[in-house]
Amino acid sequence: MDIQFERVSYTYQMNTPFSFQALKDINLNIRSGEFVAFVGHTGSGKSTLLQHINGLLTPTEGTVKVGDFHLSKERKRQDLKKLREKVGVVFQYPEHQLFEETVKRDISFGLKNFNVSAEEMETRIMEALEKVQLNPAVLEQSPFELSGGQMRRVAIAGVLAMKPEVLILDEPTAGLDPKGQEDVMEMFFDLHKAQHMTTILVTHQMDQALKYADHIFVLADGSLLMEGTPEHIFKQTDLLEKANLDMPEILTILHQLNQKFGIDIRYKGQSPSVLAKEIVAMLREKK
Ligand SMILES: Nc1ncnc2c1ncn2[C@@H]1O[C@H](COP(=O)(O)OP(=O)(O)OP(=O)(O)O)[C@@H](O)[C@H]1O
Repeated sequence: MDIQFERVSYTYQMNTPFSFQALKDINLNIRSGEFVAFVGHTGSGKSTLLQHINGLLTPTEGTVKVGDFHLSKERKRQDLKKLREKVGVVFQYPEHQLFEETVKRDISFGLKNFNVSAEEMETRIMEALEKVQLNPAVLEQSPFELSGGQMRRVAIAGVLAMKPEVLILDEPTAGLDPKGQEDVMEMFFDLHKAQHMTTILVTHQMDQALKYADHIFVLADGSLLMEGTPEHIFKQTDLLEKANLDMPEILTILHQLNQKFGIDIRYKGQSPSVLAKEIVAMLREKK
């Protein structure tokens, strides 16, 4: 399913003294099967934008097209169940949404809203468990007996069990240690490769965007500041500055990359575009 935003704006609490325009005239395209990343400083509108893709929010201006679904203020009242079945969202700290007595019941919770036979349900649960690399022995355990990392995998399994065509990941590695972050990102990347699932990652970590995404969108104050391949984004350092990613931050990223991926690029006064090329080449090699 291709995704298009056509002149999309969104204002919270429209027509009240508290109204706030969180998205401003956004135009973008995400092609079916792509891995894209949204980066931007806090409050730039990333979460607001994501919530338009599964119809949690409807644009106050413009149209969001997700496959055959067209969402606009003129078409507010439509059945979004089919859309939500196709667009899975892993929210921030998804483990906070676990509440059932057993892992199995938690994974199957979302499926119960969709007409899935008991047999199909079992198959989907086992497949989802395998995708998140959890042992079937956990199925009858309470999710609250598991580690934080395992709980997150259970929550993710619940989303994958729906077999979404589009997977939205809102800061999926928040709060995990560096090893846990890498494991989770590699898991999503493998799933993306194996199933050609459109994957939309929201992250504060530019290194993740650079490593995994085919295409990066940079948001600033509700507007799309720039977009392009990782190579392209890294060359636009003047624009990156506006997105609060300036040279010191690029150097911080470099440091993180050195530490996390053993990428050894030293800053020796090379220009940002040379630096960018070196970083991207190294990341590609590792991928
Ligand atoms: N319910 C709401 N009512 C009014 N304003 C809101 C509401 N939700 C978000 N906002 C505002 O909209 C802007 C964009 O918020 P959003 O959560 O989309 O940003 P974000 O880029 O996802 O931030 P973060 O990285 O911190 O999650 C922010 O200024 C925020 O304060």
